[in-house]
Amino acid sequence: MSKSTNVTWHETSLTKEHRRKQNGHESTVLWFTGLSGSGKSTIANAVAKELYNRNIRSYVLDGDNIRHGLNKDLGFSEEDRTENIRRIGEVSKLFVDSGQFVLTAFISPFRADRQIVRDLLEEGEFIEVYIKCPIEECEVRDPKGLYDKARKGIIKDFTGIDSPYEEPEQPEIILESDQYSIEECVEQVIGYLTAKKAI
Ligand SMILES: Nc1ncnc2c1ncn2[C@@H]1O[C@H](COP(=O)(O)OS(=O)(=O)O)[C@@H](OP(=O)(O)O)[C@H]1O
Ligand SMILES: Nc1ncnc2c1ncn2[C@@H]1O[C@H](COP(=O)(O)OP(=O)(O)O)[C@@H](O)[C@H]1O
Repeated sequence: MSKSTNVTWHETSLTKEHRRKQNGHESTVLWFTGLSGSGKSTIANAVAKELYNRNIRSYVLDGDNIRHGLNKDLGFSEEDRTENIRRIGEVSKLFVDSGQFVLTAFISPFRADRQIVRDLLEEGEFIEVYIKCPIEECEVRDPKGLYDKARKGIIKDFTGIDSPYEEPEQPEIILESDQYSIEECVEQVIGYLTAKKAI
């Protein structure tokens, strides 16, 4: 039984629609997923900057601000990754409710975990952005030196080496970060949001 069985949901008089109207734009999750080094953080932050320049409210959640705080009790076992994504999904839903775009940059390697987040949200509110980049290219980039450590066995359960990554089957957006520049990837995301009349 859930520990919150006796907790009552508090209805608020101000709704998501009020907040969206005040902001003058929609609110959705842009869920970036991909291997370490594929470019999730770089592209998510570049998209957020472009949104800011257009006076659109957004916030980036990534490992640095979540795994050092809210999720600092979690490691990289399958169970912990699932809990990591579950909590980030719940936080993302709050951001959508607040009328803002939220850009999440987590490996989120398991399809089922990403589906749980999609199911938490309403139709159209979960935009899965797959940063598709061959592991060979991620290994060359190795911005944090982690692939090198994983190959040497210093880090265990590293995604793509000795822990799986399940590719999205029908992501809303695919960004091939080994084929297109950061700017071109940003344009692709902004183009999608514009076409959907979200901005
Ligand atoms: N074992 C292992 N596997 C994968 N990644 C590892 C691991 N250990 C540490 N790191 C660093 O943690 C970042 C991934 O954290 P995430 O919260 O995105 O992972 S997950 O979604 O829960 O799988 C990841 O950051 P990114 O490079 O930004 O993806 C790594 O820097
Ligand atoms: N087209 C591109 N898109 C994103 N990152 C790129 C691209 N080309 C090169 N890079 C580089 O690849 C690295 C990606 O690192 P990062 O954004 O931290 O990835 P992740 O968050 O997926 O681990 C950065 O050093 C970035 O400058």
